[in-house]
Formats: sequence, structure tokens, C-alpha cells
Amino acid sequence: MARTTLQARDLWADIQTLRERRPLVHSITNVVVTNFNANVLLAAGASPVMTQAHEELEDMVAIAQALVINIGTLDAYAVEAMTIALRAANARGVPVALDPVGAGATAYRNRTLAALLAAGRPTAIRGNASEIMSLAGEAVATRGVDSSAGTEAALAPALALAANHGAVVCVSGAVDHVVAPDGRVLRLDNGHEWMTRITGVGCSLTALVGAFCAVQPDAWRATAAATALMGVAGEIAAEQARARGAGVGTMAALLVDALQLVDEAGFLARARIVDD
Ligand SMILES: Nc1ncnc2c1ncn2[C@@H]1O[C@H](COP(=O)(O)OP(=O)(O)O)[C@@H](O)[C@H]1O
Ligand SMILES: Cc1ncsc1CCOP(=O)(O)O
Ligand SMILES: [Mg+2]
Repeated sequence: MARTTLQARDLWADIQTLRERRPLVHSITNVVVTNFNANVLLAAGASPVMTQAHEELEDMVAIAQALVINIGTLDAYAVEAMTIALRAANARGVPVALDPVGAGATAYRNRTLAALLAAGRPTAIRGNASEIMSLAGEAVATRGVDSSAGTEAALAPALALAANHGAVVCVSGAVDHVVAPDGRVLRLDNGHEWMTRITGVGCSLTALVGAFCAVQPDAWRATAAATALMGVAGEIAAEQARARGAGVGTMAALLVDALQLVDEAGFLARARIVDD
């Protein structure tokens, strides 16, 4: 396994670049998380637009700096939209982040993901452990949209998935694993268990992956920056919520705040890159 040379300060540089450049991120996402995802993107410094109208997809992809495809709430119209947008993004060199929500839960999701991966190539794929294991061909059943496995078990499947599709793969969980098609692996030990009790945090991480791919051409480093930022912000939000005797509802708002307000010292003090 290749050792990482990435440092937290490299990831902080990408966070600053995102805040300065404010890339337009086009998302085709699910009906549960659309508003939260848009707020997360805005807080981190990106400019979100959500649309799946077939009539405007190619025009929107043409002005976007990244595309996010999220299969959380599927129907035939949305699947066609994802396929059109993926092809358009690939043709224009616009980076694509894919969230395989619920992969391994139903045959329809698995079929749809196979068709999307046959139609085009995502730049990065971000899912929880059982979603990534399922996408890599392992016989695993995702529990609705929640993981039924730990991230360590998904490392080998993630490396295979990355190599097979030429995409960076991020497996999120207690320790996040970010792997590149060439075998580079970065582990990030940030976050808080309460993040799993706010809907859309994983989906929003995928949206951030898209945003960072818009400003950092090394998709592995971009995905690491997104993952570190979400983990650090989640930690800050959980701490602040607990300090005031609040729960995960308050934490959701504090998470958006932390994505906006985290500064260099706070980020560098918390970001934990784990080497083997
Ligand atoms: N047990 C945990 N401890 C700390 N952070 C976690 C834990 N589980 C998930 N996270 C964090 O929550 C975010 C969403 O990840 P995850 O829950 O795996 O996604 P999904 O919502 O798609 O299942 C990531 O930033 C991840 O690091
Ligand atoms: C609950 C739910 N059902 C379909 S999509 C969705 C949101 C999943 O969001 P996340 O994976 O970020 O928790
Ligand atoms: Mg998810």
C-alpha cells in the first residue's frame, strides 16, 4: 500500500481555494437531502444548483465546474437525467462525484448503478462501507441507506472498485478511507458518531467531494480535503451541541456553521491523517 505524502496543511490550502473560487456545483440528488446539501455547499464556499429537467441538463453541465449524482430517491425520470448529465460531464471534462445511496439494499439500485457505471465514468465515488462493498461486487446487504459493515472491511473492495473504474473511492465511517486508482490510501480519523443520526451528512460529503474536485485536479487529494473538512466540522458541531446540552437537531445547524467558520488553526489542530 502506498504511503501518503499528504499533510493537513495541503488539505487546508484546498479549503481556502474552494472558499475563494466558489465553484458552481450541479447536483442531481435525492428529495430527502436537497436543501441540506445546498446549505452545506454554500457554507463551504461553493455555489449549488439542483436540477434534473432533461431540457436543461446539458446547458447546466456546460456552465458547472462539477456534477454530483446521488441515487437516494430513484425513479425512471431521475435515472435518465443522471445518465444524460453523466455523459455530458464526461464529454466536457467536468468532474463527477457519485453517491451510491443504498447500494446493496435493492435490485433496482444495483441495476441502476451498473447502468450508470456503464454509461460513464465518475471522478470520485463516496459511500458508506456496505454501499462501497456492494458496488465492488461483494454480497452485502445495506440496511436501507445505513451501513451494515465497518470501513476496514471495505478497503480491499474499495481499491478494486477504484482500479476497475479509474475513480477515487471514499469509504466513510468511523475512520474514513480515501483510495485512488493507483493504490494510494489515506485514512482520516475525524468525525463523531452523531453524524450518522442526521440525514444527509453522507450525501453532503459527496456534494463536497464534487466541489473540491472542481478546484483541485488531483481527485484523491480533493476527496481527502472534502472528507477531512466534513469530519472536522462534525467533531466541532458535536462538541458544541453537547456543551449546550443539545442533540442532533441543533448539531445539524452547528455542522453547517462549522463548515463556514472553521479556521486554519482549528482545522490543523483537529485533522487526523492516519498513516499505516
Ligand atoms: N462512527 C463514526 N464516528 C465518527 N464519524 C463518523 C462515524 N460514522 C460516520 N461518520 C462520519 O459521518 C459522515 C457521513 O458518513 P456515513 O455515515 O458513513 O455516510 P452515509 O450517511 O452515506 O451512511 C462522514 O464524515 C463520516 O466520517
Ligand atoms: C433517508 C434517505 N432515504 C433515501 S435517500 C435518504 C438520505 C440518505 O442520506 P445519507 O446517506 O447522507 O444519510
Ligand atoms: Mg449515504
